[in-house]
Amino acid sequence: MKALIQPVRLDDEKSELIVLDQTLLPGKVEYLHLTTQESIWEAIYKLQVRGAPAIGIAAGYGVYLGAKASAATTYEEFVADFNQSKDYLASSRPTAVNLFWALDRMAKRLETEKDQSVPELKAALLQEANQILADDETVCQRIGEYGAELLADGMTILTHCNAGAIATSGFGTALAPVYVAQDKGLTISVYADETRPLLQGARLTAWELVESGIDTTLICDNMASIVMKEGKIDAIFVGCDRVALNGDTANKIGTSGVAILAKHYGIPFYVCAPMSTIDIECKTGDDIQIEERPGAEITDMWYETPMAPAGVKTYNPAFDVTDHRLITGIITEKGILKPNYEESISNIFALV
Ligand SMILES: CSC[C@H]1O[C@H](OP(=O)(O)O)[C@H](O)[C@@H]1O
Repeated sequence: MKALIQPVRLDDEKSELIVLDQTLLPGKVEYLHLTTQESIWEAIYKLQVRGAPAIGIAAGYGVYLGAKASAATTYEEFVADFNQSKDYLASSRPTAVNLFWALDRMAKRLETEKDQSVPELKAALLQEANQILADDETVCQRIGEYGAELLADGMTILTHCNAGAIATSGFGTALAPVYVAQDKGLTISVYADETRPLLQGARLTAWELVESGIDTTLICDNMASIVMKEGKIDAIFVGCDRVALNGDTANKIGTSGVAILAKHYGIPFYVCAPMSTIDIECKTGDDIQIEERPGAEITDMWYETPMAPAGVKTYNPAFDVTDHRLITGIITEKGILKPNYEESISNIFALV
């Protein structure tokens, strides 16, 4: 399966993190060349780079670039500089666990290199950041292969937000099964929820799928019920930002509503989850912090004239939590997990 596009990569020679600016899609395919911690932080916060795995990859390279600039001459001084960059990048967005997973993975690598010189420490961090990217490519392909086992020629799926190539290393999670099925010669159609307020479904998923030649129908989020009721949807595939040990899953706002509708209409609902997005420290979804974003994303974007009266209050949670009892299966790189999720998730982590 070929990568549609690589949303995050490093130019180590120029000490630049090169990021596909997803806020400009689908109209413009442009890249940011980020050299400072501030610009990397901002790119994550503004969703110029977004999607749990892509955020993790960006964080790995971001903290490497921060450490690369260190003038430290001792391990202790270097670690202090590393931790300053790590803590700063960790403050960009709270929900996607991949951000913290990647930063912690980089810190753990540093701990194993205590006897190395500072140049060797920098080389080790670069290697680890590259490995985070490479691992995600393998993981997404495996999720695609397992997920494709659930698809048959002529099936139609619905998805919410964007958990595609540009949200990951280039292969996607929720869209990976569609890409694998396409490579196998199957015809799969997709209904994409536009996903207000930031329209990742309209701007990103529809763009990816149309670019890939997949039959795609864009709908408003409030149309998900009628397409399910009319029998148009055979299965639902979504991504995730943090999966708790019991299988409760945080994903883009609106996902839990789709899952409730799916249950009502008897449609299978799958979460595509790299193990890097499963947080076994979170016992249930109640332990997951939900990012709240500015109300202007609801009122001021996408419309020439104000779509709401000045002074109106807003509430803009960027994610919600889908109860594990609504999830038919969790598709991971180790296979398709079925309930009891606390048991099946514990098993795959014990296998690692
Ligand atoms: C494989 S991407 C996972 C997840 O991330 C997205 O959130 P955001 O666009 O805010 O970064 C969305 O919830 C995707 O499903």
